[in-house]
Amino acid sequence: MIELEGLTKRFGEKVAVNHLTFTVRPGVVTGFLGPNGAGKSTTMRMMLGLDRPTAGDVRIDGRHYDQIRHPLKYIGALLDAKAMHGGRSAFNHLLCLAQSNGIPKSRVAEVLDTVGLTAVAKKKAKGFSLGMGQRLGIAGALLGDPQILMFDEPVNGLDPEGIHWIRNLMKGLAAQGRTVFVSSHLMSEMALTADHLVVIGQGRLLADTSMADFIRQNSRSYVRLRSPQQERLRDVLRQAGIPAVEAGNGTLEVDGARSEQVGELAAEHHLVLHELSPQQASLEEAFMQLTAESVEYHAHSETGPPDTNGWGEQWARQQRRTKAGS
Ligand SMILES: Nc1ncnc2c1ncn2[C@@H]1O[C@H](COP(=O)(O)OP(=O)(O)OP(=O)(O)O)[C@@H](O)[C@H]1O
Repeated sequence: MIELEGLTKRFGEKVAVNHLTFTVRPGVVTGFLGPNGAGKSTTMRMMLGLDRPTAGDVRIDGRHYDQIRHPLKYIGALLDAKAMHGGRSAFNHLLCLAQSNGIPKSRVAEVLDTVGLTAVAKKKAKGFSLGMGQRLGIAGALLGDPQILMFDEPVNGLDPEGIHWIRNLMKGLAAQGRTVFVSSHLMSEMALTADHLVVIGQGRLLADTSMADFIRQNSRSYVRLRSPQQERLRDVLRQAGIPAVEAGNGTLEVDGARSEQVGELAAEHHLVLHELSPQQASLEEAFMQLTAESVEYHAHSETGPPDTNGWGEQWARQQRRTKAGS
């Protein structure tokens, strides 16, 4: 278990982490989300004793990181996959870590096998691809067989097979009763991996809740419709007090009505429907909704934030809906 109590970090005038209090529990994967510059890495660095808090406290199973004698046996972390001695082989890199943490040499071959790097164990890490570097970093985190694992952007640079692998690895570690804390910008991936979410914005806690509740509380559900008689359908809905918004590609979106109600209205007026589907917003949309106020780095463009992982498109859709609703 990782417990944060009023954790705060200032860099000069900048408050990077602002009075964060939450607990990361064992047995589930906890996702750590926030826009760029929200304070995720700084928080993780304080958890590992790499940055000293300005105020507040963080405890690993009840103890401060620097009170733990062989920390790799308690908490394994992947923070920056490039932070390793590139001149050493993968095997020797892990062996050095093992020796300084009282971990038997036999464990090195085991974790190399777990991450699929046995064949390149004798190769120098500086020749590794980004994905291989990530795998080696993950091997380092697993080396001490710790009960607590922390991964900062673990799927960076991994191909689809690698992403699938790390997803199953994290779920498997949590299923063994371990504490798994992971940050990622890939919302679709996080939605598949995490059971619980901690969301921060500008250093402050915005949400600490289950994945399902987060999406329910921070997004809209609506009904999507397609009809060859779109204009007529729109009129019928309007007369029934149900505003429908054009959403492009010949679709209409309806808020505040159940699909049964919309379908029955269409039938009463003999209107043909090609689609009638209830929609729940994705984690990405819920995240955008919650963090819209606290995004620190906006692109200066007419069309919204940069289109990283499709966020720009999501943003544009939200703007259309907001305008239609106002
Ligand atoms: N050593 C430092 N000195 C000064 N400011 C810092 C330092 N480290 C981080 N910051 C600032 O603190 C804030 C939080 O940064 P941090 O890297 O923790 O955010 P993040 O959520 O991990 O961002 P990203 O998603 O972009 O990696 C940012 O405004 C950053 O510029």
